[in-house]
Amino acid sequence: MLNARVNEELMAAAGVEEGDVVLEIGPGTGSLTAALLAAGATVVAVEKDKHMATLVRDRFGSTEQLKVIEEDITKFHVHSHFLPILEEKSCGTKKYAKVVSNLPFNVSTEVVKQILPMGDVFSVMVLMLQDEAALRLANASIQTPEYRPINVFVNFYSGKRVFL
Ligand SMILES: C[S@@+](CC[C@H](N)C(=O)[O-])C[C@H]1O[C@@H](n2cnc3c(N)ncnc32)[C@H](O)[C@@H]1O
Repeated sequence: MLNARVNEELMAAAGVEEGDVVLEIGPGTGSLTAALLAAGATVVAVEKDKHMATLVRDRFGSTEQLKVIEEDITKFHVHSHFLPILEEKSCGTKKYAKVVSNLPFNVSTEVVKQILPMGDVFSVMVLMLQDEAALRLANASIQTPEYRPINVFVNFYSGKRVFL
């Protein structure tokens, strides 16, 4: 479970504010979800595990501010879920959603590949990753032996920042 300070740091990095629409991947017991809801965001939480999804639904009860979707994020059709919500919230001007997540380690590269190109839906993506994964994805440069196609991809699609 994340502590409150880390949740606040994730939300501050994403500039989460009232009225935002946020994709949270793997809410677990819902500690980050609680902080996002308290900040006034509408949260779409995608949770693969049936029991954790039920736990989060039970924890927050029925509220328009939270939609828990029991699905594997790597199979989740982001556009069909987010575009209607964003349209509803946009009031005539284009609105973008944000991704804020303490990401399950095993899907980090896949999620980056899946979501980074969605600049039509998301304006910012803040992911908590293990140090090793964060540095591998964001800090490898063309001068280092660790430089891989995923780094070209990340450099192309983002202005990345690593907070340690
Ligand atoms: C790192 S924890 C998240 C902890 C949570 N943010 C918290 O503060 O307590 C991982 C969560 O991601 C979920 N998860 C793992 N793989 C997933 C996937 N492919 N799609 C969606 N959720 C996934 C797990 O079931 C678990 O609840």
